[in-house]
Amino acid sequence: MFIEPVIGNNTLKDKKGHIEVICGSMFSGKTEELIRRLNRALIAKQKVEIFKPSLDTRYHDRDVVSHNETVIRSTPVQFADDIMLLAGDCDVVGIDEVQFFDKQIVHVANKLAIAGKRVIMAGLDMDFEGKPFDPMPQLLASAEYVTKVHAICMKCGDLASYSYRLTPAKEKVVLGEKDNYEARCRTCFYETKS
Ligand SMILES: Nc1ncnc2c1ncn2[C@@H]1O[C@H](COP(=O)(O)OP(=O)(O)O)[C@@H](O)[C@H]1O
Ligand SMILES: Cc1cn([C@H]2C[C@H](O)[C@@H](COP(=O)(O)O)O2)c(=O)[nH]c1=O
Ligand SMILES: [Zn+2]
Repeated sequence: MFIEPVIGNNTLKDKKGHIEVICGSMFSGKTEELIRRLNRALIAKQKVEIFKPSLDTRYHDRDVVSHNETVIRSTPVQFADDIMLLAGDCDVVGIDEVQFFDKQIVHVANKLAIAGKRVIMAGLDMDFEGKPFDPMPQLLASAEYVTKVHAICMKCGDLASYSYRLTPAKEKVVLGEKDNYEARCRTCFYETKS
């Protein structure tokens, strides 16, 4: 379990920012964990702004929604730089589906952290081919705190770190959920792939 390094008003006076990244496969609980951390910041009466890429209209065009239907209100934005403009004087910035942002997101996350904000991002570390999902490697390298969460393999019940695409589509970005993807462990992912 991740223990928040900064919570409560005392530490806010310091205005020392940092970056947290929550990564893993689809269905691993990234969004649930993001929502959990953001809700705790809200309970601590911190100012929280939440963003997601506007292309992610899968469950809701505005809110961040987990596969388990936990929900938190967010602002959909097209470009990473939009976050910089909209974050204002908040204490905490939450970003879901961060793998869909342009590479400027790395600069934006760092600038927000340097400005004293706690930046919490959730995203896929690998695509459907098991390749790193840019810009996640760069964000992981910049983060002070990295949490990798795991789903359950739909083939064998082991821990899963891969997102297996069930359709023949070859484009990198194909939105979907259980209709298009299932979580798999390394063995089951490569067994069917080759
Ligand atoms: N194969 C799976 N392994 C684990 N959880 C799953 C799986 N399939 C569906 N779920 C559901 O997905 C929820 C996690 O959803 P979510 O936080 O949206 O994941 P992510 O953002 O990583 O895709 C779990 O609490 C569980 O209810
Ligand atoms: C592996 C992979 C996934 N996607 C899409 C599918 C979903 O819409 C999101 C991931 O959502 P989750 O909250 O992590 O379940 O990404 C994609 O476009 N390309 C891929 O390779
Ligand atoms: Zn497996």
